[in-house]
Amino acid sequence: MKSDVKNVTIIGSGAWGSALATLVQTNQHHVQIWSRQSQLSLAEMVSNSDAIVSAVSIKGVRTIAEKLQTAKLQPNAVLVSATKGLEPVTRQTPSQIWRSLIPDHPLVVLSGPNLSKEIMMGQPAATVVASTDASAAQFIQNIFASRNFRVYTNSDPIGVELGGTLKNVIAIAVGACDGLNLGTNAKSALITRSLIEIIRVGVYFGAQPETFWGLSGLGDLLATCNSNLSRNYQVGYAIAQGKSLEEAITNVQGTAEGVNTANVLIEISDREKINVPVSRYVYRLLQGEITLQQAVEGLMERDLKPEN
Ligand SMILES: NC(=O)c1ccc[n+]([C@@H]2O[C@H](COP(=O)([O-])OP(=O)(O)OC[C@H]3O[C@@H](n4cnc5c(N)ncnc54)[C@H](OP(=O)(O)O)[C@@H]3O)[C@@H](O)[C@H]2O)c1
Ligand SMILES: O=P(O)(O)OC[C@H](O)CO
Repeated sequence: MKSDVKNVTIIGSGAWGSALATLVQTNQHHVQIWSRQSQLSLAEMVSNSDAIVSAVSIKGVRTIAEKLQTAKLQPNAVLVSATKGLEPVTRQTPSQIWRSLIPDHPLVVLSGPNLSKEIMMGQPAATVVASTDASAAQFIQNIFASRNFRVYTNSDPIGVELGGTLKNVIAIAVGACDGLNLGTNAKSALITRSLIEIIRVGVYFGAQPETFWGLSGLGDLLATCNSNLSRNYQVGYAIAQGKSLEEAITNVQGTAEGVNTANVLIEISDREKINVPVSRYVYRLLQGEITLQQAVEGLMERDLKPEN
């Protein structure tokens, strides 16, 4: 084995965990995937890992982090969070959960416009690895970067994480907009105005506004709102086709985090008085409080105001 070969454990054998494992393998690192079906315990699997990448959906993050809390890790092992979601009840982001449970290891957030099916097909893509520990971010950059996967570092992990998380709610709105054939002007307005509300929430969490203009913000918003590979977009599109939320979720392959994120986001924005009109209409639609037609009318008929 070459001396620069790293041992990487990916936690989660879903679509994203599998794609990330393929990227690590491309660079000839030693990679293993842990899932809840694995024979080895998580503690056994991570004992020799230089990097531990969590790619589970938000509902699994705390359980996994608690398992790792009691495991013996390599002293310099770097944790990577690749989940895009918000935890109900605590309203924490995945990196906040990791930081609170395992404070002694460097933590990197990996997020960007990364539809896993395209990555699995070897199509070019870019992503961001963000940490307050620059050397940890560079370490993870080198593990993942390859000819088809360009990796940028960033020092605003919460901003990078929230760009990926909050765009899922907007992708539901845009999927519905496309499902209703409302046109390119409507879609463009929806995406652009949504970015403003994502930034408002980001600033509340302590993120830097400019982070949202980058790959993990605008970049991921554009990818997710323009692709029917996105599960969140598919949910919105299906609702516009007359499907119930339950039917829409059942027909999607894998996790559409935006449904849960909308609930948590509205709790936060109610409490903190953050104006998030598009996300609020998505929430009300998913709750069955309004029809899609009422959501469109409601968004268009709000009080007139300056753009900024
Ligand atoms: N797919 C993408 O294109 C993509 C890209 C970037 C980010 N993401 C994000 O990555 C996360 C996973 O997405 P995915 O596409 O891989 O979803 P997925 O295909 O539906 O897989 C779900 C993953 O979450 C894990 N999981 C679910 N419930 C769990 C629980 N209660 N305890 C522990 N683990 C649990 C599963 O673990 P097991 O393997 O043990 O079953 C599986 O690895 C999401 O936050 C998503 O937003 C996805
Ligand atoms: O399939 P989605 O909607 O979860 O989106 C996947 C990724 O987050 C796109 O970057």
